[in-house]
Amino acid sequence: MRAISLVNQAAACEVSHQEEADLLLAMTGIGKSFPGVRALDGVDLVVEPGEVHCLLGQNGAGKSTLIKVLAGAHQPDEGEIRWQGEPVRLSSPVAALRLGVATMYQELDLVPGVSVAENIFLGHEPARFGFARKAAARTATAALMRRLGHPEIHPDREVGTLSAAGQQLVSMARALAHDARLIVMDEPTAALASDEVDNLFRIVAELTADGVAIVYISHRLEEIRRIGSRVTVIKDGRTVATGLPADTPTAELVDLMSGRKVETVFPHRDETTVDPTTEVLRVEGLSRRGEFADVGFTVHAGEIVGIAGLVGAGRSEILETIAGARRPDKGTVTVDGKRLRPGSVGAAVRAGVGLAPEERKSQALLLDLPLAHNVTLASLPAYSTAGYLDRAREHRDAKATLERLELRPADPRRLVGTFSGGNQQKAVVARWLVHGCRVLLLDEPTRGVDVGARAELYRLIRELAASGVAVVLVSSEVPEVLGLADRVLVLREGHVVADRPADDLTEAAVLDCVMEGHVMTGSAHALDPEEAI
Ligand SMILES: Nc1ncnc2c1ncn2[C@@H]1O[C@H](COP(=O)(O)OP(=O)(O)OP(=O)(O)O)[C@@H](O)[C@H]1O
Repeated sequence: MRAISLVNQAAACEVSHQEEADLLLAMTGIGKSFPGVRALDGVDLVVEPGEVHCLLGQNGAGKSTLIKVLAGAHQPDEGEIRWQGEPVRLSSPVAALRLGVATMYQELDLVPGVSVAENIFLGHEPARFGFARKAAARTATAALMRRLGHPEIHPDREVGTLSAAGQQLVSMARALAHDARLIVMDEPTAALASDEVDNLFRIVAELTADGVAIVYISHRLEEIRRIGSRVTVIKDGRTVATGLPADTPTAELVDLMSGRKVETVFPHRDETTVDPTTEVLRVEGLSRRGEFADVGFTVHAGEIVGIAGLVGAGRSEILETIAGARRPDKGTVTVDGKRLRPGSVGAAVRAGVGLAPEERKSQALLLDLPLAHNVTLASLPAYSTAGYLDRAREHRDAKATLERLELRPADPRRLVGTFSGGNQQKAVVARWLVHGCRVLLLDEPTRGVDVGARAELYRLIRELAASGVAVVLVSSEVPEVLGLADRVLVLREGHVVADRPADDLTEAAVLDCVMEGHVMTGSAHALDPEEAI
């Protein structure tokens, strides 16, 4: 393994010709600008065969832009790319794929409306694999799905009907079908349940054993520790450290990414913030056929209730029903003693219910509008006097919250669609932090958010609760639920199978309960806050 080199970009690139030939990929001094933004400002990345090379960086650091250059989707303004020692130009995604670089994007780039097999072989010549006909592509697809541990995914199935995990497998099958030597994975586990993550990591281990290299982007450090070989840290479009071991302490990584220290990840749970005499939200007997049944719980002022469970267990559907976006078959939602009209978003909003949804692009953000409008969208009446919007105040309030969340650049006039994925997520959450809700429903609020900003987001959520708001948090990350919530509900196949104080649960107990329905408690959850990001 190459010696660790920190910061010294020039030195990092001084590799001898022999070493260069051993490398799979060497990107040197890559620069890329968009109107008004220098997204990459001299990035270096060196990848060896058979390694899992992790890319770390704050939201907006340039990771996605870099991999789009590598995937042939963006042309760099400057810099050099060498593949097995030879200079190459990745002029298009097809050119990159032909060379052996396959990319699995955050927002998967499959073609909806066509079959799994067509997506895998679309636009590429099946004859390359010795198959001339569709039937052969189907047979090859079935074999790939068996190799990926999912023989039930039929080659003829319309790709849009698959779950996020299923679509990701198709994307992976496409990489394998083209004999990729390097597979780029951009936050591949963001939409996966824990058993699906295990399957992904099994496949990664098999691929790397065959000499395939993986460039892996994730904000979940525990994953990087589990499968990573080396780490490159990018900050403001530059490589600040490369060749770090995957077990580099969290504090050191956060320091490199953000230039500041993060002492504790989760704010201390101060029990005095929960007011047991003030019940804000009461959910009783809430049911929707095929989604969830007889769900009941209460949330007091100042309390954070976490909901854990597998993807598909009905968590998001429950939040949407509380927010009036879905009509329950049975059951009631009561806020501050007033029963809400079922299936009415207006009634829920008037009662002070805010929902920060999971799907930021389709459900939450207006991508063609400026950031400030998106952030203050739910609070427009508060910024209007006699029909006029007080833009100065709107900008000021939006900017203050965005700066706390380290949303970059914190320019309220920029269109939301031009921000990085993690920064868009922060904008969704910022909207509800600015709004001033009575009940805040957060669905996967930290998906794609970088480690440093997560700690700040947790503090903001805790502060909000301390001001008397009732918070419900849905998260696939059990450490997050245990670290932030006061009480935890575990949902399994649409039923609440446990409702316990977070301090009584361990991560293993929650996972066991999620998978098997067994309720186990532990004396105190023995989470190492260092690892629990
Ligand atoms: N098409 C575009 N037009 C304008 N600006 C862009 C475009 N794509 C990216 N940017 C900007 O380039 C910078 C780098 O963004 P990028 O998406 O590469 O960040 P990232 O490190 O992948 O972040 P995240 O962790 O949030 O996914 C950001 O400031 C972003 O707003």
